[in-house]
Amino acid sequence: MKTMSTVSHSGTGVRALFMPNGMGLHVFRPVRWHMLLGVVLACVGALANFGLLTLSGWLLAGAATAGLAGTVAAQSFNILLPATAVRFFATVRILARYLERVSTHDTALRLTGRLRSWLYARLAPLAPAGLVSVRGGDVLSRFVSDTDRAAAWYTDVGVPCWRALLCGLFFVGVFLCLLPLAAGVLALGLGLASIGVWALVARPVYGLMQRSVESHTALQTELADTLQGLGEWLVLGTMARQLATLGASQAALTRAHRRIATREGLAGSFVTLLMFCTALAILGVALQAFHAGQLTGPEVPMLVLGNLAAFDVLVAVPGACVASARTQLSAARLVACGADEGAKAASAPVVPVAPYDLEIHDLCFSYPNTGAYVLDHANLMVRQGEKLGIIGPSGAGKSSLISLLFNFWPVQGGSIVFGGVNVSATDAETLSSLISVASQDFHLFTATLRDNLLLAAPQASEADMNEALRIVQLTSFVVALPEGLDTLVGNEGLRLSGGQARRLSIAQALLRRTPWLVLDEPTEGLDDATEQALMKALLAACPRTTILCISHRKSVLPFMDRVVRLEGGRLWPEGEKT
Ligand SMILES: Nc1ncnc2c1ncn2[C@@H]1O[C@H](COP(=O)(O)OP(=O)(O)OP(=O)(O)O)[C@@H](O)[C@H]1O
Repeated sequence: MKTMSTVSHSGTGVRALFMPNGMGLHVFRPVRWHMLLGVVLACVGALANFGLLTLSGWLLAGAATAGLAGTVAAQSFNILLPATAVRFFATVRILARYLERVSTHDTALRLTGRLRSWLYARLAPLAPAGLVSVRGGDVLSRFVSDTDRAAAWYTDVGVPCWRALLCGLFFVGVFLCLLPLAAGVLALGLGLASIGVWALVARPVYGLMQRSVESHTALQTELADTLQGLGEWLVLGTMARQLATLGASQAALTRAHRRIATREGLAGSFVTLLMFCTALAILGVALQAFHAGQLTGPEVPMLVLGNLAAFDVLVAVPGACVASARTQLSAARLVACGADEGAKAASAPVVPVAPYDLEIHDLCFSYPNTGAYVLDHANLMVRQGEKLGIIGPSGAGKSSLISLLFNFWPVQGGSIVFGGVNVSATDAETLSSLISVASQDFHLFTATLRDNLLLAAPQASEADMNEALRIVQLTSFVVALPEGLDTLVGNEGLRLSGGQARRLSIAQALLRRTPWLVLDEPTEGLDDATEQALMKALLAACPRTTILCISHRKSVLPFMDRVVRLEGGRLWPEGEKT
């Protein structure tokens, strides 16, 4: 059985700065040209900045030198061309930076969308067996935060690192043309800064980030649990303890963030320090070259300012290293949600055919890691159109039997054949188009009565909905509501009584008009008169539908053609001894 596994330590490396570990390239391939455009724009912005600073330095120094040399020299100094070039670079820098922001954020949003679809495709086949041991908050955290962080790899890691590498090489090349020694100093400065950033941030931050992501997930999970069970925490008087747990997760998260920020700040300061040291060294070698006649006066400030522009592309790298660690961890958490898409795609579901008879043969089943068999060589035959009651003590396995009908869990022995097809050869989607279930743990969405009904059967007309409500004895209740079907049911149906909510879930199942209808405790919480009226109306409305009715209430059973009892892992005709 596939499950959502925990994350293994994937480590970090230089490669991680240029592509996220473990994520299938197919996630990124469709947006590769958008990604490339962002990198190109980022490089254009950095080059324009370099051009602007170097040319400004040259222009100012050139104009000053010409001014000092006298009127003739000042008049012969051509200021128009370099001034136009300065304006050109300034405009290009503004435009490139603006377009880079728009383009990279657009690409990041596209990536987030693709990652969420990709994750959903991996998570959906896991439900419910593979997700049973996973807390809802953890799934939410992977779905929202981890996809966001993994997509931010492009804007926060990929673009700055590629820009630093490509532009860094280009700047050294330009310096090489002007003064090889200055190029050596610049290359040394950039190299030392990169190594320093690597040592100060890239390596140590991974462990800190791991703690931060764990604390963040713990906080999100605790928060989801707190909100879901708010009523219970209050009633049980354990709210203070729960709040203390939340506080501890928040404190751990803050601690981890503070340490990461300290490292990042330290690396940023180191880059700035090296930038000034390299600037001084370049000034020294440039002045020497000037005295030796290898450089003109205006070229000296040009090199110094060029050094500042060159280091500008490194300033974002400490942040990129932090983001890289964050991204790698999130990518690993996403990859850990591992359903085998290939295996699913390879075997297309077989579709059951009419008559939709059910044959359960020697079925053996136990939940993973429990050891105890819920079903032990159980047998059952149900013909299409039959009305079958299933009774049995609490915990006997009645609801489990319904889950197995949908192939939600792997069985240890025997078979379930529906419509001539072993359910393991088909999938839950195909089966649910033939079988509607009104289960005990149904979920009503925070929407109107109408929305909840249409969710089950989008094609249902107003008349269909009214008919379904009539069968489940909810007409008078809905008619009395000022907003009728457009009344909000509240969070998880809280504005409905337990019996009303259960009947609404039966109405949903009825609207789907499937050949099979499975009702798990359909009349629980109803008074006798309503129960009888509902069962009568239901049978009258569904003469040809197969109905499987699980119930503890004896009053429901006379409506069934026959009744079986689930006990000791087997199904017995009612009346026989186990
Ligand atoms: N996800 C699960 N993991 C492990 N054990 C489970 C799981 N779900 C149910 N069980 C166990 O399987 C057994 C059968 O549970 P099931 O819900 O099918 O019983 P039931 O007959 O429907 O009970 P009830 O009438 O109270 O609804 C129980 O002992 C239950 O504790």
